[in-house]
Amino acid sequence: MAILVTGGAGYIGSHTVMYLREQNEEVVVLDNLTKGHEQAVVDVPFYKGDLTDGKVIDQIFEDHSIDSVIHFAASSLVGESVTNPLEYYRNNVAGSHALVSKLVEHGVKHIVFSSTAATYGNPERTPIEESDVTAPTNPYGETKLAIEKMLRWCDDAYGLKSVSLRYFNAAGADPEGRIGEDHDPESHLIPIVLQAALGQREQVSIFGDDYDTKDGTCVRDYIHVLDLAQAHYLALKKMKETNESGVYNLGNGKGFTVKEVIETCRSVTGKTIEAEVAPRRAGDPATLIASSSKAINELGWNPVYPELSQIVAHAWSWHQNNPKGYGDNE
Ligand SMILES: NC(=O)c1ccc[n+]([C@@H]2O[C@H](COP(=O)([O-])OP(=O)(O)OC[C@H]3O[C@@H](n4cnc5c(N)ncnc54)[C@H](O)[C@@H]3O)[C@@H](O)[C@H]2O)c1
Ligand SMILES: O=c1ccn([C@@H]2O[C@H](COP(=O)(O)OP(=O)(O)O[C@H]3O[C@H](CO)[C@@H](O)[C@H](O)[C@H]3O)[C@@H](O)[C@H]2O)c(=O)[nH]1
Repeated sequence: MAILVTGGAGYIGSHTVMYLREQNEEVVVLDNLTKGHEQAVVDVPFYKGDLTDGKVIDQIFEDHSIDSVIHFAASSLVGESVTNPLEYYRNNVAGSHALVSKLVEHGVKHIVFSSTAATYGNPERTPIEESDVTAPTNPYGETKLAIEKMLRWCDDAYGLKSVSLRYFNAAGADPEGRIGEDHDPESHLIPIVLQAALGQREQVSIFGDDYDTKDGTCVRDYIHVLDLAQAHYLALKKMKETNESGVYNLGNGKGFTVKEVIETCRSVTGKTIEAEVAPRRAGDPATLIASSSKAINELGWNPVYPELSQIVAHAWSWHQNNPKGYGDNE
């Protein structure tokens, strides 16, 4: 039986596919390549297509015995979602609706869904637990929460079991350097700071230094992309064993300010990195830090690379060796 991975040519998807292959799982990837890279999909059948393309999805089910799905494909940028909410409702909500309709039609019973810390909004307390209030401060988080809720109703109605994994900030790269993060344009903090270290940018803009945090800049919980991959594998396995749906946070439980991240990048790379304070970015909560006790206790999740310096070092190695990302190989 095979796992269908949507968005498997993207950053987190490609690392998860690689991890699943290392566990000897059979995997098939569906990705429309709006953001992903075909070179990131190694050693598995790849279908170029959209979540809404029922014909491609039917073809995948004809060609392979799919019994479960990991659904990464989405638009996922906080700032962009504030300026273009309709695109987020189209691609995330309508796209997931189309996909899940097809999965129900084909009798799939298990799906793991990429949710996000952005479902919480400005949390009432940290570390955040799964039962805490969800009140997104941006359309991106709203669309992810809507999909989580849709999946819960699909469990009741069709017996489609789902696990929503609310990741905090994914970062790092395959320690062996085979794949890494390549977004164009890049908007995530760590790769941007590393591009500055490579001399590809003159400086880093710090989006706001007047938040209620220890140095005024936003606090995030950075989690290694391969530790996320491990969690998907464990979540799927557990769901198949217990036939129960669930929601889990995935983070390291430690928060770093934007300034601390830049400082860590300076120390890992040994480079001078210029930074300048800029206005706040719309939609950003001040602080997001996970409690991942539930994933650790119930899934047996055991992050292998919890240190920020290690996460940055793996990302740095990828960016140094692939300064143009996958563009080097195109
Ligand atoms: N990066 C993070 O820190 C983070 C944190 C929390 C949650 N997430 C979620 O994890 C998932 C993966 O994030 P990522 O950082 O790897 O993003 P990414 O953009 O690198 O990957 C998403 C992939 O999905 C594909 N895609 C998008 N829309 C599609 C569609 N309609 N049909 C087919 N393919 C489509 C893109 O081409 C891309 O390859 C997303 O759902 C995102 O919301 C990411
Ligand atoms: O040039 C930059 C880029 C980012 N930031 C700040 O750095 C922090 C992290 O930003 P970024 O790396 O863009 O991640 P987030 O906006 O926190 O969102 C990521 O993490 C979320 C979970 O917390 C996911 O849901 C999203 O998909 C993913 O993009 C934020 O405070 C940003 O304002 C800057 O100050 N300057």
